[in-house]
Amino acid sequence: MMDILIKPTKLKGKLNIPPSKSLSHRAVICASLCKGGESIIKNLILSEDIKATVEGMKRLIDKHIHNLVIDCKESGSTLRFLIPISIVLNNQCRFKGSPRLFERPLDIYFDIFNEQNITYKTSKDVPLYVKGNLKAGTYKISGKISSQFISGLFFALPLLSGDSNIIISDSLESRSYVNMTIDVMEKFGVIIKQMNANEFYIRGNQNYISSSYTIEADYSQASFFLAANELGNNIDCLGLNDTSLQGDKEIVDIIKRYKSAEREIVIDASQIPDLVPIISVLASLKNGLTTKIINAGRLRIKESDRLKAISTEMKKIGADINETEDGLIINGVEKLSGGTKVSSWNDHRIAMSLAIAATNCEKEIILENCQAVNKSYPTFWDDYKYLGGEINELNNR
Ligand SMILES: O=C(O)C1=C[C@@H](OP(=O)(O)O)[C@@H](O)[C@H](O)C1
Ligand SMILES: C=C(OP(=O)(O)O)C(=O)O
Repeated sequence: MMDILIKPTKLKGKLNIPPSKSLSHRAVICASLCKGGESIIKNLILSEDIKATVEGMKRLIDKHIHNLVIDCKESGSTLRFLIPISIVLNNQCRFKGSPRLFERPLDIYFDIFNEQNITYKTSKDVPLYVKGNLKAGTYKISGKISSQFISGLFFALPLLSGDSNIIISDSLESRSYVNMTIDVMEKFGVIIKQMNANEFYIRGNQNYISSSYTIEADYSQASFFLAANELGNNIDCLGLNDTSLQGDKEIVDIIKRYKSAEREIVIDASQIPDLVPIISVLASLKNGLTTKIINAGRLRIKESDRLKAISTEMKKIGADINETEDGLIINGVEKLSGGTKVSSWNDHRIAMSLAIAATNCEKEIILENCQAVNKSYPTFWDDYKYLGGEINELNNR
């Protein structure tokens, strides 16, 4: 575990925004599921999460492995995408990963397993063991816990011989991630048909067809630098696709809203959960403006409880920020004090948000567990230094 001291310096320069983590997971999965032919994926981000998906898919399609164990490390996407695929391809699989990963909900799958007589066990030694056959049919599931369950079923159901329907029983949060799944699958020849806002039709017996796919730049990562610009930094973010399906593209509009907001701004986070930590930093420095972040309950079930993490750490450096049950209320202040130790809570998005906050602190901060960025953006600190950020490494614990 590594701690760093970050001096308050402004960032400036051109930056190639790294490739999208979400699209990287999807392209690796689709390419691995092709029966023949070679796929070429260009611009993959080899972060810890994507390495977990690459390793996991390699093992899943390797017919010589008998006692299949997949290590998902800290990646919710890897676990939730590979569970349904594993029972379709392999009939049984053990999953392991960080303790936090198995605190994050899997109930949607457990309900399906109970209904379909699929065996599953969870224990400390083997966090998850699954055995059985996934059946084609109608799936009624909540869209409020994580869209990753829907994406996971999308990858697996077209491989079954029967047709399936997925009906969202309430509302679908993080919808753009579902749209990204459909889009990448289509590039690999597999069609998910959207019947209406809450219903999807998945024909069985489909084949993934090898393809060439280039991962576009990641709006979730760009959001740190775009918000930084609004706080007096000057970073030229290169490579972003303005017709992207990534929901976090909304950061551009949110920043526009801040430019014209007067007293209060309300941000509904249900479709853009990953933007909340950095929006909190931006909001904290909008003096005289109150930001209410609503519908952000699912932030409590990410790599950390992000509502608690960001409010605790931003308070330490002088922000006026408070948690509600499913959101945050932030009163902008003129300056952040800094001059203290803060923690990433081992969460990449908290670490990167605090790094941007540091550019606006009066005094330096010490960030604990800065290596959390490796989950999605292994070169974050190199890029930060390249842009003029001043960092001293303190220790390796
Ligand atoms: O499918 C994906 O790639 C993701 C979906 C989102 O999760 P939820 O659907 O759980 O909100 C998002 O927060 C996560 O970082 C990546
Ligand atoms: C929540 C995230 O990822 P995952 O759910 O894949 O762990 C994230 O990257 O912010």
